[in-house]
Amino acid sequence: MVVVVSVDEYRAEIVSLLGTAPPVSLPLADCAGLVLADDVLAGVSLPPFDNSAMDGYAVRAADVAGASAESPVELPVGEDIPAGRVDVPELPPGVTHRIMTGAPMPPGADSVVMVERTDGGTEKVRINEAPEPGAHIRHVGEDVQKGSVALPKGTVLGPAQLGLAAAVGLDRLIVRKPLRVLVVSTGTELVVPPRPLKFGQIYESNSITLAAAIRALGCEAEIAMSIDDVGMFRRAIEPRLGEFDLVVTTGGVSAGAYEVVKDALTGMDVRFQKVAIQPGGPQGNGRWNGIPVVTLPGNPVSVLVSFEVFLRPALLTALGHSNVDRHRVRARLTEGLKSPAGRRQFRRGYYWQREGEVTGEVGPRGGPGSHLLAAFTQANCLIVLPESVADVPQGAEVDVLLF
Ligand SMILES: Nc1nc2c(c(=O)[nH]1)N[C@H]1C(S)=C(S)[C@@H](COP(=O)(O)OP(=O)(O)OC[C@H]3O[C@@H](n4cnc5c(N)ncnc54)[C@H](O)[C@@H]3O)O[C@H]1N2
Ligand code: MOO
Repeated sequence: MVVVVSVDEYRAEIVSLLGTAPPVSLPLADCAGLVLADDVLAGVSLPPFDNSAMDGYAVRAADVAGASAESPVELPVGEDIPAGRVDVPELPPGVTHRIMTGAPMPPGADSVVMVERTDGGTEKVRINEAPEPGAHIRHVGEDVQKGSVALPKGTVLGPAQLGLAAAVGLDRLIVRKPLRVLVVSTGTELVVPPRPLKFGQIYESNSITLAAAIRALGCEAEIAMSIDDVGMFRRAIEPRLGEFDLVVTTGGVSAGAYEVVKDALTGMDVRFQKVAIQPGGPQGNGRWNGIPVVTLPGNPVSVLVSFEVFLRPALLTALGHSNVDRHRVRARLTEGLKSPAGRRQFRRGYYWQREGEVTGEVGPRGGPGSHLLAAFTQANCLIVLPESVADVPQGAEVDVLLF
């Protein structure tokens, strides 16, 4: 008798199979989307020195205390301090230095007057406004203190985080290593575009789908193909196993006479089982010569749903993410749906929220068939119909996983 494993149990199995990737040092440019495996300590303060927030004039506020448009105060301009000047001269009393945004404040100065509040003079300058003491100064360490944790371990590296790493002086980061994944499409009927199709053949699409989904998480994906021949499948993949952290196959796992993946891997450390999910029921996973392997069913929508439900959370966990789930919301069904009792059905849907309403609405895109790839392209979510229901009426509230 075939044992049917629940969606949650099977997901936990795949998460545990992939484990956690080891730490690796990568150049900043290769870290986008990855997760810090260690705290990042600031090697410098930010700002590293007191500097001007405006183009203008560095002054002692007391020297221009009475300045106004009606009675400007005139001061001699001592020095010019552009950004990047490293030998910053002191500001004597009764003098101003012209200063640019980002330039170091001269010792003695306590405020900056914007150039717009002056006549812009270069020898002497007329100042039309009395600055608040401290005006337009950005203070050392205001943003980050030298030696403090600028980015904690577990941070997901987006544009702001990568920018901060560079700003505190780093060119590399210790991140969870992106997995190298081999995607293997199996099927004698498959033809790679744009070669012409004969009757009975179809264009291969699963590898494109999976490689895109895997790369979008920050992992590396390579593609291989095999016809439904056990010997050829083994010869194509086995010698390359050492190059990868994970092999994902599609097709050849159900109940037919030519199930290449099942036939090639049965007897190894790989288990084939039925999961209480629709689509994506026939699944397998384990290790092939020690390398984790996940075998997905061949139907294109089964591939995408299996990726969403099992592989995506497992890959994100391996990469060190703590938030591995899609955002889940409640929505009212715009039409009734049927679902196989005892299995969790994931239907492709389109979710939207009317202005001012708390609960959104969701309508299916396409039927339950796992070959309906075009309908998937119109979806922005998966509708989750639990194992306990067979009929969900129009207007019922359901869980929706937003892409
Ligand atoms: N007697 C039974 N038959 C089937 C069962 C079952 O339980 N008993 N399960 C069905 C379900 S559910 C699924 S899902 C499929 C899974 O079958 P396989 O994993 O063996 O996949 P294939 O038969 O190789 O392919 C299924 C389908 O997908 C097309 N395909 C495969 N690979 C690709 C690709 N790379 N690009 C595009 N399309 C692909 C293939 O041509 C088939 O049409 O089994 C059911 N049958
Ligand atoms: O599970 Mo199959 O994936 O329903 O089409």
